[in-house]
Formats: sequence, structure tokens, C-alpha cells
Amino acid sequence: MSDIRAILTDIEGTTSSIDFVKDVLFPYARTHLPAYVETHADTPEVQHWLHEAAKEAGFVEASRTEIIDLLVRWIDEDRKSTALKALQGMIWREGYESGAYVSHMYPEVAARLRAWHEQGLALYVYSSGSVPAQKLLFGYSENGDLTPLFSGYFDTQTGHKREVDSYRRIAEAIGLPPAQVLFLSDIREELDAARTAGMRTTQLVRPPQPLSENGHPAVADFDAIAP
Ligand SMILES: CSCCC(=O)C(=O)COP(=O)(O)O
Ligand SMILES: [Mg+2]
Repeated sequence: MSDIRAILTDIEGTTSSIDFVKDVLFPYARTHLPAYVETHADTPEVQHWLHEAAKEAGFVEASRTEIIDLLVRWIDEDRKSTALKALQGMIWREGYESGAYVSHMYPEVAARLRAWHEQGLALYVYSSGSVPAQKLLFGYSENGDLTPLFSGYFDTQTGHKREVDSYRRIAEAIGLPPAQVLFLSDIREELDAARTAGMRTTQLVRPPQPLSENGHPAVADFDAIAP
């Protein structure tokens, strides 16, 4: 993998546990979303994302309560809605800044990211969490502020994670040939799309899942990756 110049990493299931997202972030957003929307509904940003959520749901007309109920339902479904993820990011900021939680990082991730950064590799994030939510997650990690290690962030405003063109757009934005970018994720369909776009891929199969390859090089942790 010596021609790798950049690493693009997923978050949930890759740098951080699915349990942290499902058991900490999502419940926090679900609890605080109704009050947050009610108290911030007059801000342009919240108005924009409420409108986008209603459009995504096909609502012609909907009350604020109906949209709030829709968003809460989407949280329960883990729907990768760009509008929901944007609103979640705003709510999660309050949780991080209040000290309600810090983000989970698997034990080897921070040290490995630092090593890759010192090695001269450019590090990027691609997650269905919004870019602000990504910056918060790496800014308030249990290993401190990791954001200085990253050169850029991508979310589903670039494109959805199972779409090939999303990875073509990311490689173009990074300014590298796709073959010089290594994409790390836990989800096979995301890795398939990245490889079709020409990227190198490695699947994170975190214990207790048994390590097995299904079309991509598979590792149990970042220490087993040699870019
Ligand atoms: C950026 S923290 C919240 C992550 C999130 O909402 C999510 O769905 C992450 O999914 P992914 O595997 O795309 O990182
Ligand atoms: Mg993931």
C-alpha cells in the first residue's frame, strides 16, 4: 500500500463503537430534539433543515409537531437523513460542550491516527454524521482533541455512502487519484462503492465479530493496517 497518500475513515463501527452512537448520541438527540427545535425554530438554519426533512418525507404541509415526531421516528430508525444528521449535530454540540459525554475511540485509534499523520499521510473523515458532528466527535474524544490530525471532512451533502460518485467527488476534493486514497469502513456496501470509484479499501471487523474477509482486506483494528 506504499502509494497511499491519504486515509479516508468512517466513524461508526470504524474509529468509534456503534454502541456509543446508539446508546449515547442517539438517545441524547432523541431526548433533546423536541425542545431544541421549539426553541431554535426561528433560526434560518433550523428552518432550512425542518423544510428539508418535510420535503424528504414528502410532506406537502406539516405542523412543527408532525415534523418533530417524524425526526424522532427517524432517530429510532437510524435513518441516514442529511437533514436529521444536521439537526442532530446541533443538539450534540450542547452535549459535548456541557460535558454530558466525550466520544468513544477504540483503544488504538488515536495513537495510530497520530502515527499516520506524522508519517505524512493526509487524514479525512467520511461519515453520515454531519461535518459539524464529526468535528465535535473528534474534538471532544476520550483521547482529547484529535481534530488537528485531520485535513478535511465529508458527509452525505457530498453524496450518500453507498454511491460510487460520492467517492469520486471526495477524491477530486482531496486532489488525489482515487488509487492513492485508502477508505476504512465497517460496511461492505460502502467499501464496494469506494473500490468501484478506484479507491483502496480495508474493512474494520471489530471484535467480537469473527474476522473474515468478504471482498475487501479485513482487519480487527487500525494497528493491523499498513498504508
Ligand atoms: C459523527 S457522530 C454521529 C454519527 C452518525 O450519526 C452516524 O450515523 C455515523 O454513521 P457512519 O458509519 O457513516 O459514520
Ligand atoms: Mg460505519
